[in-house]
Amino acid sequence: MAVAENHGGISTALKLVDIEGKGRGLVASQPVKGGQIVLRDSPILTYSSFSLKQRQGVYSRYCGHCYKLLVTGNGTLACPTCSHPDDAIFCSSKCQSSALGFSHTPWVCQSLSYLRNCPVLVDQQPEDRQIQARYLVAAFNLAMVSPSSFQTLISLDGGGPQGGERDFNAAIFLHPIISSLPFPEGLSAPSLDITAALLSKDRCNAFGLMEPLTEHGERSVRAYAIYRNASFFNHDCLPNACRFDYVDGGTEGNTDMIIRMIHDVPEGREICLSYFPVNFSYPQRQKRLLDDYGFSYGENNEIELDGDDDFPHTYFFVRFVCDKENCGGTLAPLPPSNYNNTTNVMECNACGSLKKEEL
Ligand SMILES: C[S@@+](CC[C@H](N)C(=O)[O-])C[C@H]1O[C@@H](n2cnc3c(N)ncnc32)[C@H](O)[C@@H]1O
Repeated sequence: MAVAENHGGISTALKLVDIEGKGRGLVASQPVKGGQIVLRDSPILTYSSFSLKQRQGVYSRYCGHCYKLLVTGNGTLACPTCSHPDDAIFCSSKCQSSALGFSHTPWVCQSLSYLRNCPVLVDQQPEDRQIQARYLVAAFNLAMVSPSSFQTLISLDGGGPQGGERDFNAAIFLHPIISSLPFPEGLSAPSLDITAALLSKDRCNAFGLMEPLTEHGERSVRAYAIYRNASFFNHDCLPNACRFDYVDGGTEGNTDMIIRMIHDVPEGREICLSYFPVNFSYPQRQKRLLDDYGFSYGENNEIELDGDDDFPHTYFFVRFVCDKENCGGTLAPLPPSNYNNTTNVMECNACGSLKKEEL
């Protein structure tokens, strides 16, 4: 089945198929070139990575809607109801009005205030749990403002039983708090199972919208986003595509996920991303894949990695991993001007630097 027909318009270069041992996945429906953009996807849901506890003097530096860096004194606007400095300051009147009608509705505003006044959550729980509560508010708000997008969220893969158990335990804590939010009349509070399932969807499918890389190679997450189509990419430790995002760039669609090919791929080949930076060590990857996504790498994949010094991994590292100090981002060619030509300028998806490659 063509993804473009069934999942709201993505490149015809992709096809959604069932892949043994992996569930659904995306394969190339035609030969694709290194640098080619095979997907541009807008988020169905975004939420801030800030914990709910107000830290003295620490405010979000980002627009509460598009997550762009706020420029001080540049006409920022607040939510008329809560003006909360963590997630209710907007970079423009456009973001303010979009937020008030979608991501920061009066219900979200009220619910976040309620959660902030919930000491068992903000004083006794770690940041991660508070961010999960924030996500659940965003998810239940989605059910109200866009039932079809909420159905999409529910239909995403939630990974294996290992993470599921963790999510269920988190739901046992969060569910009573979430159930006491002021749900509008006629809308019942979610069940414990739905709450746990939503947490699984988040764990397996959320992408971090990243801060620029610091000089020490650190890159923190400023917000999380879940995408309708990008959620279908499976993981490979030697990916053939990678994500680019330009959160602080452009005006329209700055939270869109752009998936670009790292190298040429023939028709029918699965297109995979690495779910974490490609310079993670092999044991680190195995642990993350099992803990967070519920599968072991190698069982269903063509290439098995026995260590970090095997040939395919070394080749990938030399050719496609950014060698700028402390970076370790993935390099992909700039998009070709027409898809018959591959450019030999590689762009790093973490530090943004450009490097000319000998073809
Ligand atoms: C973001 S979803 C990817 C799409 C998913 N396969 C589906 O059916 O919707 C992540 C989940 O896909 C599965 N998955 C991804 N990569 C895999 C791989 N290399 N081997 C086995 N399962 C994989 C795991 O269940 C993982 O939790």
